[in-house]
Amino acid sequence: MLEIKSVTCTKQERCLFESLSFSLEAGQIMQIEGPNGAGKTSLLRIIAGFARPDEGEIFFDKKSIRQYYDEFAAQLLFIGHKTGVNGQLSAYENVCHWLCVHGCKVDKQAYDLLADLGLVGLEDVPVRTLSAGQQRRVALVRLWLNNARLWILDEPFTALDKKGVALLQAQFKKHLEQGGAILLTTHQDLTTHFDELKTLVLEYQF
Ligand SMILES: Nc1ncnc2c1ncn2[C@@H]1O[C@H](COP(=O)(O)OP(=O)(O)OP(=O)(O)O)[C@@H](O)[C@H]1O
Repeated sequence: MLEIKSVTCTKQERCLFESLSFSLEAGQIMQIEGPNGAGKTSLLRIIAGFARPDEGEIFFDKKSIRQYYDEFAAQLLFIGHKTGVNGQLSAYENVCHWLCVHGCKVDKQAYDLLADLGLVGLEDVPVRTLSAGQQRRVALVRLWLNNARLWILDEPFTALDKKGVALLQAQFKKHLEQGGAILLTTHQDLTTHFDELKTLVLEYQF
């Protein structure tokens, strides 16, 4: 599904990674690990097509994402540190917005989804007034709405409690079983939950 070919990235005259190559197939999950500043977010942003590598190229379904970006973007769900949630709007309004973006009908589904994510009673208050973990849960609703094949997630477990982590892991499994792929950064140990977990460790290059 995804192929990273000889990708190099330099920031502030420091080479973060050089000639990096790997691939990810349908049903696979890959965890990118490494110390703060190693370049994990930079790599995810390059793979998502938000930044250009200094060298190398990314392919999705064997097509260069640079040449076929719209096709790639239609199959990509990216959730970064900045989660894309509008804090002024309520959780319900945010979900309605995403449903509209995905061309879905807005009905009771939005409340059901928020209930599934443990946000009962908090649907109609501005998201900025929720706790960090609750805000993260609102952001992650997109994983329940979207049928993009590739999920790129930058530290999706941040601020989640144990129940939230379990909920998210269950959703990951469902996505993988349905032929999706996941690329993520996390400091969470996922080895016991995903038998086929692929890992990539980025070292801090001085
Ligand atoms: N837009 C930018 N301009 C200049 N330098 C940048 C930019 N983005 C990132 N960097 C630098 O690149 C390096 C890697 O940053 P990056 O955010 O990719 O690391 P990370 O591994 O995700 O770190 P963390 O675990 O702290 O999130 C850092 O030293 C950072 O200062």
